[in-house]
Amino acid sequence: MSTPVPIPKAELHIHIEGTLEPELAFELAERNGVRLPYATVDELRAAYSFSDLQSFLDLYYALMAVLRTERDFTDLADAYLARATAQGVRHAEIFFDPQAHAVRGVGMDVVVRGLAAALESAEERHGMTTRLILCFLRDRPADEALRTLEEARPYFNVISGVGLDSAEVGNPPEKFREVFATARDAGLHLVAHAGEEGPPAYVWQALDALGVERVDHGVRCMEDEALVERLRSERMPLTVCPFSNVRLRVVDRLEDHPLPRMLQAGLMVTVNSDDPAYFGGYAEDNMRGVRSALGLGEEDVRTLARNSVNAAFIDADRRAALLAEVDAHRFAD
Ligand code: HPA
Ligand SMILES: [Zn+2]
Repeated sequence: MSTPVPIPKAELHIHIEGTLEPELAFELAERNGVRLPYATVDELRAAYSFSDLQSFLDLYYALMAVLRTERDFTDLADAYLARATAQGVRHAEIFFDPQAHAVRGVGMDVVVRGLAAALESAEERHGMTTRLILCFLRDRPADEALRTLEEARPYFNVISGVGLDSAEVGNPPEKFREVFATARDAGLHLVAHAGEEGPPAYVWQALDALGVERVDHGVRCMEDEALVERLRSERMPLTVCPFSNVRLRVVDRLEDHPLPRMLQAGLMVTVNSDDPAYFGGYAEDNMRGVRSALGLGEEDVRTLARNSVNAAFIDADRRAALLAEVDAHRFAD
């Protein structure tokens, strides 16, 4: 039996550090002389059982200890590009967390140059276009985020936007109002995680205090009718990550995911992998997962793929070319 061809799509919610597969983590640990507190790949994989966002973040930040040199970041991004290509990703907007590397003395230059070295040939090697989005850690102070933004300024030619991630509850978007205003003045795109574990009020704030162009996750918007109406009427993209929501216990089971209700409500939802090395699958795995668990039809899947292209930070020609690819896709029987 041959594997069906994945639907062409854009991936808009992917943390590059969350693509660090255990095998690569061990390889980099060896190369850099870093000791991991796990003896084997299987032992490490067995630790991927999370009770909430924080329990995941603890492991996610700890494993980053293996990422030290430009080459490490290039290898990490190359591995993602190859996997994403095999999953039908034709355009990827990739988050990175510079503050999580700065704590180990790994500076902005190493991270951005390393990632950019992989991304600059992605189109030639994979036919994939890419963007980089710098995420601020919301559980760190706002003035640190502002300093991080200034450190990134020399790289604004390769950074398309800023985002907001890490521990959500207790760290409302409002805290980063000034940072986002500065990023907007610099011509950067704005996105933020909101309504993953945090309440609908955080989604309102992401819209009104930060002026985001997309909301990452946003699934808890379904608890607030007026918010759903606002998101629907503005056609605000929501980058939903189904496997992530199950693994971080935002929903109990994939079968309980609100995605069908979100589509039904007319929301502009997209399907993404978030941290695929930790959550059990890449973009097409998530797409197939929701399709079978939630009984989505082929045209729902095509709508999700079209939404991803329409929500991407790309020019009109690239958008038209990708929409044509999505429309030409034929589902296997
Ligand atoms: O899903 C997430 N939420 C918040 N922060 C994150 N950092 C990586 N993944 C996530
Ligand atoms: Zn995320």
